[in-house]
Amino acid sequence: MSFNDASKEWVSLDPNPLTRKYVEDAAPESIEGMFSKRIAFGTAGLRSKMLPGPANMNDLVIIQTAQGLAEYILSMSPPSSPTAVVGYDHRENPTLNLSSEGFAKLTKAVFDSYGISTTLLDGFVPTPLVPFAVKEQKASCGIMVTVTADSALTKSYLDKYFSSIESDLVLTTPPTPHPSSPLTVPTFVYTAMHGIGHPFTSRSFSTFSLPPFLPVGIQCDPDATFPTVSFPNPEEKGALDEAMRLAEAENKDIVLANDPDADRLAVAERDRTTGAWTVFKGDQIGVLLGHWMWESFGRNAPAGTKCAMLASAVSSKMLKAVAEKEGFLFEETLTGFKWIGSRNLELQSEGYKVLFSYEEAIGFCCGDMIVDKDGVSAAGVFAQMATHLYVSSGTSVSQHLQHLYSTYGEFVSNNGYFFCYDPAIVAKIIDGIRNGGEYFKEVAGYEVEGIRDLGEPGYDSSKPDNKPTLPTSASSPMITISFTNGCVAQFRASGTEPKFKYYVEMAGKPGVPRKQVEEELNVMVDKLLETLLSPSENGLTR
Ligand SMILES: O=P(O)(O)OC[C@H]1O[C@@H](O)[C@H](O)[C@@H](O)[C@@H]1O
Repeated sequence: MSFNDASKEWVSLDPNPLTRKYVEDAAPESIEGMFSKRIAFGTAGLRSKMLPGPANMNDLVIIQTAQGLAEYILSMSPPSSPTAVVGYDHRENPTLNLSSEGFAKLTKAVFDSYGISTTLLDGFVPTPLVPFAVKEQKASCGIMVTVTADSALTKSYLDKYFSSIESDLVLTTPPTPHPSSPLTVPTFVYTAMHGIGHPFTSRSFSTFSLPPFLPVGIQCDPDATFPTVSFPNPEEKGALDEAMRLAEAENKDIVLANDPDADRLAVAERDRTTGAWTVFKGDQIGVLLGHWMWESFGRNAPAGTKCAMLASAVSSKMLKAVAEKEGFLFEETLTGFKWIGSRNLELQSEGYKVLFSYEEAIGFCCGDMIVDKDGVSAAGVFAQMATHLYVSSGTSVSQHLQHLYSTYGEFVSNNGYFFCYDPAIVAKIIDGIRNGGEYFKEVAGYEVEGIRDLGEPGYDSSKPDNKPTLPTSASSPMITISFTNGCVAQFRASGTEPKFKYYVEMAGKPGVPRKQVEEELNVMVDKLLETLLSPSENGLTR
């Protein structure tokens, strides 16, 4: 369909007078991009700007999506019983009268018209409350439109959610003070990053019987303009600055940060002697929490308990090394909790106790009370772990991490991304790495041990039939190259943003100091990126 026809059809269907007028008044060349493609379900849902057109988030896209989803649910569920839960956060574009709340209400209206009985959680809620309510209600589906909950319904789910955290994740025995422990109880600063996390993570702390944290006041309340951060993602450089400044001024040990819808968690720790900060990477938080869940709930589980942990394929393989040494099942899945959560449910139905799952993009799921990432419970578990480490072992979290490295291996990762706005360039790079199906035997002088290509038709040199076990996809391919020196390099386009991502990890050899592994890896990453991605030729920008 031509742009003209597409935009006319859009205007005839769009119920929102402001987005209709936007399209009618705009110069065609300024809005053509909004009609160039249809928004698709990526790694973690539908994600785009709140603007008109099928490529963006707006009332018409929400109505159409809800219709499609409703038809799918009806095709899957017995006709008499389908139910759904819908939650929303504080984001909005007031100029166009578009908001998370409005999208949530439209979704409910569409579902109701299909006879799907839909619970709309009142008030801003953290994303993890939606999967929790889905499980409680045995609903067919949950939808979160991604912040203070005060209505009686929402309140009852919150009460049950925090009781589940208490029964599943809170250790009842307090830490036993180390005889010569130099460290006292750690203290915390918390930021909600202008999102909805504050009341919930505060309650998580009290559920774990922890003393209250010090909140970053200016970032505590929901504010859809995110005034004090350049990008409201705790992984981005500078996002924790405000919290770290407060911790320094008030002499606190650890910064905890939720992302705005509180399903993810970032952590930084300040050395009590030097004042130097360690900002933990997602993989480091993952292995710390995974190991803690094993020590707290796995190691002494009743005889016969089959324990398991999961991580996305692009996450560190250190948790796998922990699993191999400690004797529990570890499996990897594709990126995103849609994959991790589904595998979690399958493992539960096979009789496994899934103690922990995570993805390097700071998404953590402690226990199996929900099968989705949860920054609220993860913040409580992390703070409880830190308290036990400081008090019982006399070690900081950073020191404990060094101990884990010396026990399970010096895993060093170097992950990053380039902005890449043209899908044709992504396809060209992936084709180049594939080398016409004649995969490289060496890259930039490093000998290749094996290749896994999760594009179509799929290839895995480590399998006798060369068929990968993870699902393949033509539209979101991922290539993994394992090198004989212990390095694993993975390449894929982001499923949420215009980025080409790389994830490179080196499993250090015994006796080789961590610093040396880091230096060798940095050199290798530069060479691999230059050879396989040709950044300047392909116009890739950092
Ligand atoms: O690598 P992608 O596809 O951009 O996704 C990265 C992550 O993006 C985060 O924003 C999502 O919450 C995660 O679930 C997701 O894995």
